[in-house]
Amino acid sequence: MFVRAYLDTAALILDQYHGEEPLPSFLKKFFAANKKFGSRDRRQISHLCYCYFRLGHAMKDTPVQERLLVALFLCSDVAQPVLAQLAPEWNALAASTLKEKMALLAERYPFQLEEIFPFTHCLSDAIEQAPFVQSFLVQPDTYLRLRPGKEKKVKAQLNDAGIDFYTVVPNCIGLPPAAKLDELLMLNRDAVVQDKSSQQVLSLLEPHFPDRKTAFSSWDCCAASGGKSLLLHDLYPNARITVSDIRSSIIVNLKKRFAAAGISDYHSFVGDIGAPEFSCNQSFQLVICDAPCSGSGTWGRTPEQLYFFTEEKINHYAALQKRIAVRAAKQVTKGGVLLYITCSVFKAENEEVVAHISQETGMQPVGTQYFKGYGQKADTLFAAAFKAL
Ligand SMILES: C[S@@+](CC[C@H](N)C(=O)[O-])C[C@H]1O[C@@H](n2cnc3c(N)ncnc32)[C@H](O)[C@@H]1O
Repeated sequence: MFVRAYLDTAALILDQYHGEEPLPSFLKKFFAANKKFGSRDRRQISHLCYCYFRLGHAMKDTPVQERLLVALFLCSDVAQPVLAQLAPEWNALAASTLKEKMALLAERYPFQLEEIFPFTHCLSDAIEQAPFVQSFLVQPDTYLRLRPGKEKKVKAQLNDAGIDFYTVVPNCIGLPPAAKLDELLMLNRDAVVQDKSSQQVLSLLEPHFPDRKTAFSSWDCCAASGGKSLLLHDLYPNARITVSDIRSSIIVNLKKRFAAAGISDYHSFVGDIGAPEFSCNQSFQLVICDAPCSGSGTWGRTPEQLYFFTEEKINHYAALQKRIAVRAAKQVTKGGVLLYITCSVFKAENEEVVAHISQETGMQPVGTQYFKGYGQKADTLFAAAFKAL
């Protein structure tokens, strides 16, 4: 297929896609309905679409095909077939620094990198603006958490399959994003796909639960498919786990995942923690509240969300988070811990929710931390631990 056709097809997709569903599922449906594209074509066209969204809110008025080429140039560090044919002078500079590339573009496209992310005034003071904004131009890596006792086995399987990886810490490895892992590994049983920042987030529990063998009760009240509780189980095998979520479908996924992981002794229920009528007659030594959020710390993986995001959504999430977190805090036993988590970089979803929790419950934060993944091909998460006195 000619590269011009790649550009035309990407432009067609971008014309039809308005962000209502995740980009991967839209692309899947598009290619299922348009069978003429081979796997190489699909890869190239999808890559172009992703690059387009990585440019965020910059150059939004530029014609789509021109914007696609600029985006591809800025997001590439090696030569690209599309650039080779359509912009050879840029292709020759694919490995140049971002500064050099921007200098080259300046005459024809006088935009600033800050325009990629127009919400910097909402960022937490802890986030360094320039590196954070520039991180959108780089696709994050995939990370695996190797489950206890499975480290050697998984690394050997990857080596045997010729898949390159690097070790972050002994039980965390990073891989290029395209690696096909589900066909190779026993996912969830031996290794869990989990971002490296997400793998660190329960470290705030260490001062409160110093003995890994301690038995304590925990409730993951926004569990989704259970990533945090799976991690909790591996760190604290004697934790008595309860999980819940507002969506019954995701609890079905959680059950399958826990079964694959060999976890059978847990309780689960479906519940809307934000509803006034929510009631729970149990209390827990640990409540994990991994709240619904903008996801702005993970938009490097889903740049279409950056592109379609509007600022008023921050207030919507902050209000929801305050309601859920205050309700969740009520279920913590005296001396127990509430761990509030988001994958957001916005002050209103993090520091301001922490202040609200303190004000409404009297609980004080005993540890807060950003787990910064920007500039390291990973996500950024926020966590705050509160102790119930
Ligand atoms: C950030 S995700 C949780 C991710 C999960 N802890 C993990 O590690 O994979 C937030 C979850 O909160 C759930 N949620 C949203 N509103 C809720 C509510 N009112 N009550 C309970 N769960 C809610 C969503 O369905 C979503 O699965």
